Amino acid sequence: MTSVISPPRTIRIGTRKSQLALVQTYWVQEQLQKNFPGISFEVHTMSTQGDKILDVALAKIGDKGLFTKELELGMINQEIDFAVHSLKDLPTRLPEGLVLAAITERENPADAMVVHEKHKDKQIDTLPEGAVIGTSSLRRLAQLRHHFPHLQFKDVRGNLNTRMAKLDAGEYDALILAVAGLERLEMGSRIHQVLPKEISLHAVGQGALGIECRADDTEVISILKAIEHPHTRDRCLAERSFLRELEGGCQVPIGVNTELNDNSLTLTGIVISVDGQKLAKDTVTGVASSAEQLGSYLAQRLRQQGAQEILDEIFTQIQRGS
Ligand SMILES: NCc1[nH]cc(CCC(=O)O)c1CC(=O)O
Repeated sequence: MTSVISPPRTIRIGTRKSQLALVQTYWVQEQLQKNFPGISFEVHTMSTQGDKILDVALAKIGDKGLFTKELELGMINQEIDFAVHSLKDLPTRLPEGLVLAAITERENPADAMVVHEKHKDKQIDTLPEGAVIGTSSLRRLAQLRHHFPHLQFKDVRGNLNTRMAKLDAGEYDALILAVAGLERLEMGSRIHQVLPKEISLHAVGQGALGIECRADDTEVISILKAIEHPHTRDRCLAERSFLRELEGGCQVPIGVNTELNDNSLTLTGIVISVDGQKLAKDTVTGVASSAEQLGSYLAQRLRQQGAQEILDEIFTQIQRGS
């Protein structure tokens, strides 16, 4: 009797080299290894454009796949089998031949304020006039300017340790960062205030991981489904559909919030001008099974409230390099 046993497959995981990307990828590897002890999962690191260009404000270079393109080429060229991304860095339209196979359980998606020691008795609404807030996100900048026009804003780049060092050296009075990134890098103790959704709506997909693979790799797709978190997926699909419909990337002032109770999904979205003066904001509710329709419906409603004009103005400003 002959038995045909196919050799155990080695699955290659692609990731950026940043500390956060590695922590996230090793977590995915560990979860998969627990579920599939017979398969070996190997981590392959790659540097992306976003890791190389460190001295230009993100808003000016745009973000269309800045952190994902090299990994996507790696999948198309069969060098890696899937890639782990911070979902918020993954464009809403994927290249031909690739799919978003799974979305993992989300950390707290909110933004957080980290402060210089001298402000340890302050909150965002009690910081003194002219306090310098570090952020490289137009979304955070615009929403904070709207609520706190007396604060100043300054771009900040570099990895989390670099940013914290600049804050502690007094270059900034406070930084606004994702709760999720701080928690994952074990800097949660530095979170001074979690910003409520009334002040800052978070980025689409913030706090969740998105796993992308080749559309025709049914084996990898079914393996990845084991670590999908359906509750997070429903919320994030609504958020991504909202953003896709507005044709915005991560670096446009678009924020969201989602709540999912039983089968009822509530999605709030904002489109806001960079000066914080003009905004369109609304909330819609529907069934979770129609998450994507809900997202595009909210986008249409915001368009009726002037969202497109706000976005067009921003694209012109960015192109002019102002
Ligand atoms: N754009 C950078 C980025 N991509 C993912 C995270 C944090 C983790 C997450 O939001 O999932 C961050 C840093 C930040 O926004 O503070």
